[in-house]
Amino acid sequence: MELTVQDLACARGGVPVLEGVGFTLRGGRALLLRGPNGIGKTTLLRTLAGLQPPLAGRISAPPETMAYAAHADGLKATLTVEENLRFWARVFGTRGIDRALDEFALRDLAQRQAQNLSAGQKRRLGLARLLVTGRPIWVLDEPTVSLDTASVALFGQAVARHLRGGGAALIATHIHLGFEAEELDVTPFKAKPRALGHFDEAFA
Ligand SMILES: Nc1ncnc2c1ncn2[C@@H]1O[C@H](COP(=O)(O)OP(=O)(O)OP(=O)(O)O)[C@@H](O)[C@H]1O
Repeated sequence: MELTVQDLACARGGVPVLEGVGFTLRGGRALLLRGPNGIGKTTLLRTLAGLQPPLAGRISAPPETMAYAAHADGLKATLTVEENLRFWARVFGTRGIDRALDEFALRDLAQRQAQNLSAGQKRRLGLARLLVTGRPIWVLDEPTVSLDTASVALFGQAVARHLRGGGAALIATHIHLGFEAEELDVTPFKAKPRALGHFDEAFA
């Protein structure tokens, strides 16, 4: 398993935000995306996950190899925690939700409807979904939002286990997650402003 990104350019709302992005992510490794608010980390992750087309460049791994977790948890509000996980297991064609329940401390909440979870519990359930996807590359956008210190630690341990199993993780985050990871600051890849349109000498 390897994700190689070459000379990638991506846009948001039709405006180029990043260009010339390149990196390699191998199985067993994590790469943390860094950079200031608005630089384009979400846009890059969305592009890699196949939610929007790149403007240019090459992504070696198809979206089907990636499990994407964004700011929205995508929970089914009226299904219980257990039903949500079983639903996703069916969607991704995998079996078993025990690891997901255990690794994200969701056993005691298994019969509670998602709509009745706290913000941090909802986030834990959204992240637990990663385990039932069975996909090797986790693409995560600010995964620790709403998580308390203990839950951040649970999440860090889940990622570390995923890496030890040969998986990979690409994570946009501003915090330290407690496992060894490389970092990529995307600031140098900020797209240059487009040249102004043809200068009309009539206004000179
Ligand atoms: N729907 C949209 N239409 C137009 N521009 C957008 C849209 N969504 C985001 N943008 C802009 O695209 C740029 C990149 O946004 P993006 O969300 O990728 O940044 P980010 O690095 O993830 O930021 P943050 O750290 O705040 O999450 C920003 O300037 C943002 O204002």
